[in-house]
Amino acid sequence: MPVIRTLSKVAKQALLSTPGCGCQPLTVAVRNISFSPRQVTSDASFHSVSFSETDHPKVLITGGLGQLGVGLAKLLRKRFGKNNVILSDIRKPPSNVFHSGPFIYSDILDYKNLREIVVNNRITWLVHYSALLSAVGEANVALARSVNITGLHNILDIAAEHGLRLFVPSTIGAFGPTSPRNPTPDLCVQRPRTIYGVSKVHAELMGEYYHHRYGLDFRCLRYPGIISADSMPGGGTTDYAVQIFHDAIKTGKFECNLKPDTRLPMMYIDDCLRATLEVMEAPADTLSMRTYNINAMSFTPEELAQELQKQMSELEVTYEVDHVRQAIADSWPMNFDDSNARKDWGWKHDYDLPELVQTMLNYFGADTIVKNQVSRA
Ligand SMILES: NC(=O)c1ccc[n+]([C@@H]2O[C@H](COP(=O)([O-])OP(=O)(O)OC[C@H]3O[C@@H](n4cnc5c(N)ncnc54)[C@H](O)[C@@H]3O)[C@@H](O)[C@H]2O)c1
Ligand SMILES: C[C@@H](O)[C@H](N)C(=O)O
Repeated sequence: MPVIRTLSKVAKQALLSTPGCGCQPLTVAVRNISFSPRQVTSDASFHSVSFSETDHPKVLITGGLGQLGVGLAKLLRKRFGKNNVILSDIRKPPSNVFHSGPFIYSDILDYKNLREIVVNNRITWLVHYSALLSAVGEANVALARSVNITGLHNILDIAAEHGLRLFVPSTIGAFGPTSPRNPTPDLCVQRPRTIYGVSKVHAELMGEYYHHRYGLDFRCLRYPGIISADSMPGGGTTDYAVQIFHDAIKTGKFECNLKPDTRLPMMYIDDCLRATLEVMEAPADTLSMRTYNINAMSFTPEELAQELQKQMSELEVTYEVDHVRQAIADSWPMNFDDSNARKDWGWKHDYDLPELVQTMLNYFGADTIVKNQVSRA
């Protein structure tokens, strides 16, 4: 681990060269050969040297063209101004996204390019969304390891060096078959069996370590499966809960790749994005932890189908189980205990299952649904 080796060497040098014995916490420019120790307060509420609470943050979102990034950029731009939120990815943005605000190419595996973006744009908040999700990760472990672990190291170093407030999402996938599953608390055994889960536990622990060791303002939420209407999921185990809406509306049929009684925690995207903004804005002294579970609802494919069938009585759902996804789902939490988030920074979800289904159907347009049902009849 060259990064860790460099860190410990630089930290040792810094401790030795600090007058008065190293009783003050230090932050160091972790990648630089020359280093610049900074004094930070011992409550670890450290954030950017260039960001004052009265300014708007200057935000960079990595992996921003996935299911969540575009929606988050929209929310943050509403709050902080269009030009204060830069979306980035390695893919070409669709023209509506390209014209909706700043977009930049950024491969998180390219450390120098990342640093250049942060410096040139005076970034103060970094939202790190790039990742390979659970099912895609199992299909390409080497790439998942590289993006989810090596990429994270770049992000952590850049954030520590430039005093950024850093958000990294974790997931229900950070738990495994030996974790308590119903409900799963914040602190318990975490032995996931996917490269995705392993990389997310690694991210949680590294972020918390950098927070305690270097004062990095690291914030992390474990998201449940996220359901959205205007963006498609990127290859996860919970994707069925989005796909069912598209297939129901287009064809009136849905083939589910999980068993009917597979219970997983889920959340509507608006709740997820709002939680992200809320935890990023929470005063540091309200955060008793740096990694929180958040939750909204928990349901099975059968329960979701029944809720949809209340409005689309002709919807036919069949089951063709994908064994890789089923094994993953069977090792994940069934219910998520998010009481610490509710207590510490006032987390509260708005959408339960009925509101979720109604909102998704409204998005696709009640007219289309009725027309499709009639034309199939
Ligand atoms: N969507 C969910 O249900 C969910 C649930 C829990 C946690 N999360 C987490 O939230 C984050 C965002 O999730 P999402 O659903 O939008 O993911 P997604 O798979 O839809 O998007 C990920 C994005 O990362 C980009 N990417 C891949 N390699 C990259 C690289 N080398 N450099 C830069 N970008 C790269 C991809 O192009 C893609 O646009 C992820 O970290 C994910 O683990 C998502
Ligand atoms: C749960 C989450 O991390 C993602 N939707 C996945 O299924 O992989």
